[in-house]
Amino acid sequence: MATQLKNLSDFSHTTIPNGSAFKIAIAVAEWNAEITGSLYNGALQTLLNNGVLAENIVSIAVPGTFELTSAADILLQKHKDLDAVICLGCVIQGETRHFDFICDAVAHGITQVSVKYSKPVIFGVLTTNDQQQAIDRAGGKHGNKGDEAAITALKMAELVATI
Ligand SMILES: Nc1c(NC[C@H](O)[C@H](O)[C@H](O)CO)[nH]c(=O)[nH]c1=O
Ligand SMILES: CC(=O)[C@@H](O)COP(=O)(O)O
Repeated sequence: MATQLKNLSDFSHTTIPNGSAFKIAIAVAEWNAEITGSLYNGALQTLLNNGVLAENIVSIAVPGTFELTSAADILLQKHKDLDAVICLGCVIQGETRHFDFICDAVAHGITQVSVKYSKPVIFGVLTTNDQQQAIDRAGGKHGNKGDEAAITALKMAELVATI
């Protein structure tokens, strides 16, 4: 379903797991900081609102979305008790194919890290054609992908804990 047909922050219709037992990391890219800052705030507040303790949230910032893969690997290597890692970034199409390489690299990269550690690594990266599409998905008319990423992390953490 396209984002235009759903609100990224609308999860009232589903059961959101209580996160009081979980330890979750958030890695956020500094590129497009006004956007990624909104994604981070959305993810952080959603985790707190659903029971995750502040002391159980590990946050790190990296220069860009491309570095999110290594951030996730480092976090899971150093913190063996993490239940999930949320990766937040915003990649906006420029004049060249750099956009394609970054988006492909981080999508494949964090997937490989998730499999390597058997831990959920959540793709909270906006990959937009322009700034307005990013604004719309970082607390604008289409909600906040940071909220969506946090809910996904909670659901996956519970899945791993209960299967
Ligand atoms: N253009 C964007 C970038 N570019 C930087 C890369 O992510 C990376 O930091 C650099 O290639 C050095 O390894 N990053 C974003 O997050 N968003 C962009 O729009
Ligand atoms: C996604 C990018 O790296 C991009 O914003 C850089 O812009 P350009 O492709 O015009 O160099």
